[in-house]
Amino acid sequence: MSGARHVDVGGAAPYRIAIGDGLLRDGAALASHVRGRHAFLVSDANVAPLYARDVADAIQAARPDVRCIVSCMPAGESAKTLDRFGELLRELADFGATRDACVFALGGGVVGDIAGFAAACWMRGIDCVQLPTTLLAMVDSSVGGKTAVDLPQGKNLVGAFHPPRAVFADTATLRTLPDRELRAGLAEVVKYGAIRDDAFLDWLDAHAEALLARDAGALAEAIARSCAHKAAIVERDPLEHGERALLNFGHTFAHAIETEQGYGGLNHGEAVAVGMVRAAHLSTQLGLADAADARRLEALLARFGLPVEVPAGLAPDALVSRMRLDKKAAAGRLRFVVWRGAGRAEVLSDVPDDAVLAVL
Ligand SMILES: NC(=O)c1ccc[n+]([C@@H]2O[C@H](COP(=O)([O-])OP(=O)(O)OC[C@H]3O[C@@H](n4cnc5c(N)ncnc54)[C@H](O)[C@@H]3O)[C@@H](O)[C@H]2O)c1
Ligand SMILES: O=C(O)C(=O)C[C@@H](O)[C@H](O)[C@H](O)COP(=O)(O)O
Ligand SMILES: [Zn+2]
Repeated sequence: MSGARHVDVGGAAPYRIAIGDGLLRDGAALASHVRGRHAFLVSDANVAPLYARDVADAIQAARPDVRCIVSCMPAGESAKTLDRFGELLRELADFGATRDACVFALGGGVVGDIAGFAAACWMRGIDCVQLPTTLLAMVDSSVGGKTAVDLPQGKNLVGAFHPPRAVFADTATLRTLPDRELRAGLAEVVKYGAIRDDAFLDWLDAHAEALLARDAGALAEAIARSCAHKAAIVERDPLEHGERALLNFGHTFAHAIETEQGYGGLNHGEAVAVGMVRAAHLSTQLGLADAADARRLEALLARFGLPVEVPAGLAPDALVSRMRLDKKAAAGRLRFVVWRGAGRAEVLSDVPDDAVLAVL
């Protein structure tokens, strides 16, 4: 447990992101965020058998006065539902969790989003500590306080902003992460380069093999740089009144695809890869950026083994209909995150449907 790196997220409710190997073994550090006597550890069917008992025991050993229980939910996007959210609230009630209870979200973005939402709602808001175990959760979902569940009609339609008290990204957990999920996380890493850091895209290209081979140094660097980008944005615009929308690059397309596939097709990172390439082509189509920029992004994502085409069988007009419930839409009009080339993203209103259909 040596050489942990830290990224601080400022703003009205500041917190620290710790990134390092073995952080989940530090029961005292985890337990220091429990103000009361209840620690509610949420995990999923893949992650819990690997890590939950050890984490709960570490918290318990550091704080014998705290009761720590483990709640294990089914794995995957299809479990990020209102029903499962209700189940978590009922478990909190049975546990007798008081307002000073702390929810620990141990898993990927699905666990982070739903456990964070339960923490946001239980007794109108209790503490939440994010313990991300996927690359995607380490670089994105554990940071910034967006929590949510999906509806059949659309992704993340019910949720709240509820920043965590702390984030512990234990990079040792990435050793058990399936390859497909590692690649999915790389899509959101690429996103930071695409929206605000051209040089980061070059770095990712140069370190692609090391990242895919799970080189510890390369992964820690990618996580720290990604978290620094996200922190810089969310501390200035925590509630997405402005620049935070840039973090949605590719997501209008991605969410439409995920919803249309019933949350059982592409995973979120894969859909974001497809979506970012569509957003880049849309920018070219609208005369905002060179086609070469889109080709460069596409090549990098393909190098990471990510899909770049809309899956066969999804009708373009059905996807555009799904986009009507995108949370960036306003006054009945869609808004897209487009770019003027690598590192220069912006939000654009009034994009004609024809232009969107053309890139689908
Ligand atoms: N709140 C935000 O700001 C934000 C940002 C990005 C994504 N998200 C959300 O995050 C979700 C996607 O998160 P994800 O990609 O982490 O998916 P996920 O949570 O479904 O995890 C992916 C898979 O990996 C398994 N897994 C997790 N950690 C593991 C480990 N260390 N070893 C072995 N298996 C492991 C999980 O059980 C699951 O099967 C989506 O719902 C997306 O909407 C939210
Ligand atoms: O933190 C943000 O802001 C993001 O947009 C990060 C996205 O990667 C993430 O997928 C987020 O959950 C999307 O939010 P939504 O508001 O479009 O549902
Ligand atoms: Zn995302």
